[in-house]
Amino acid sequence: MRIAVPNKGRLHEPTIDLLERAGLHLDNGAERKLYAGTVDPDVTVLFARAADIPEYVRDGAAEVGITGLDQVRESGHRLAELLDLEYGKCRLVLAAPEDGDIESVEDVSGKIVATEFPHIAQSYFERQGIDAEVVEVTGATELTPHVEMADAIIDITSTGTTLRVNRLAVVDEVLSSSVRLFARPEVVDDPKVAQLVMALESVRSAEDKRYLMMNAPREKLDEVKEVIPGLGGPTVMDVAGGDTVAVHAVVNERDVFEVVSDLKNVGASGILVTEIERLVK
Ligand SMILES: Nc1ncnc2c1ncn2[C@@H]1O[C@H](COP(=O)(O)OP(=O)(O)OP(=O)(O)O)[C@@H](O)[C@H]1O
Ligand SMILES: O=P(O)(O)OC[C@H]1O[C@H](OP(=O)(O)OP(=O)(O)O)[C@H](O)[C@@H]1O
Ligand SMILES: [Mg+2]
Repeated sequence: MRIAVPNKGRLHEPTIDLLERAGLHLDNGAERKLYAGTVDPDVTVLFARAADIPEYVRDGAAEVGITGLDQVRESGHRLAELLDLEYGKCRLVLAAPEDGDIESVEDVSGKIVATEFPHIAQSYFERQGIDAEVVEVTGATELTPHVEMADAIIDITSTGTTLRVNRLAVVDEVLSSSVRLFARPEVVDDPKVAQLVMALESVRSAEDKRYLMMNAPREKLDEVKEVIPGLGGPTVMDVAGGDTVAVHAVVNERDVFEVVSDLKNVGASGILVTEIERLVK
């Protein structure tokens, strides 16, 4: 199985990091090269531009790909979405000069809109019944309304800084995007693909969980169990030759702050909180 992943840009590192945490260690790290082997002899990683990844998958150069939903939509290819990996979160928006006369999508009729996403833009205007002229650019889209190349743009925003700096205001949201794992429809039932989905999912599932370990007096066990809002009951182990038990549990990271002091109050001691690398449900 070949996995196409971004070779540079803001999605490169988090994607490599995710594969590593899933246990698919790349050989020779992830230097700028075309492909890398992994600990699994049947899994190879291909490096490609984020925008080209849907094409690689459609053409069969890779079975699965990891890139932004915006790129998959722009490609127009019908690919199966397997997982929302929830990073690279951004919005594709219609934006226009703050002090101009474009305040709604209707105001764009008869106007020029510059974008790196011409297909998404075309179908957005068709859906809205708006007759706008879409002009494709390959970067610095935010500049175009200020040099009379365009009246408005459709571009990516996340913090909003770039729009603000260029005195542009959001008129409408076109697409909400994040990084997805997707595949050619023919390979979705492949066992290797299922193995990858499970591995990536297990990393995501573990991220907001923590593993708690503690000792507790045996007679306090019921109170300890009540305090732990675990995923199922905690694991309880005898500590040799005493009235103490060891208790292990998985809890939501958001609950740790409160749970630890509650545990202490009901008599637990030696409480350890650790991160979990992967959690297979
Ligand atoms: N500001 C942002 N916040 C969050 N995600 C973003 C942001 N900008 C882009 N992305 C996501 O990352 C993807 C790749 O963008 P990036 O800027 O890394 O590459 P690029 O500019 O297309 O790369 P290249 O340099 O190869 O042209 C986008 O398609 C989008 O899904
Ligand atoms: O809302 P913001 O947080 O300001 O992010 C939006 C900017 O991020 C992306 O550019 P990027 O930084 O990837 O630079 P690039 O043009 O080199 O791709 C995108 O093209 C916007 O310009
Ligand atoms: Mg970019």
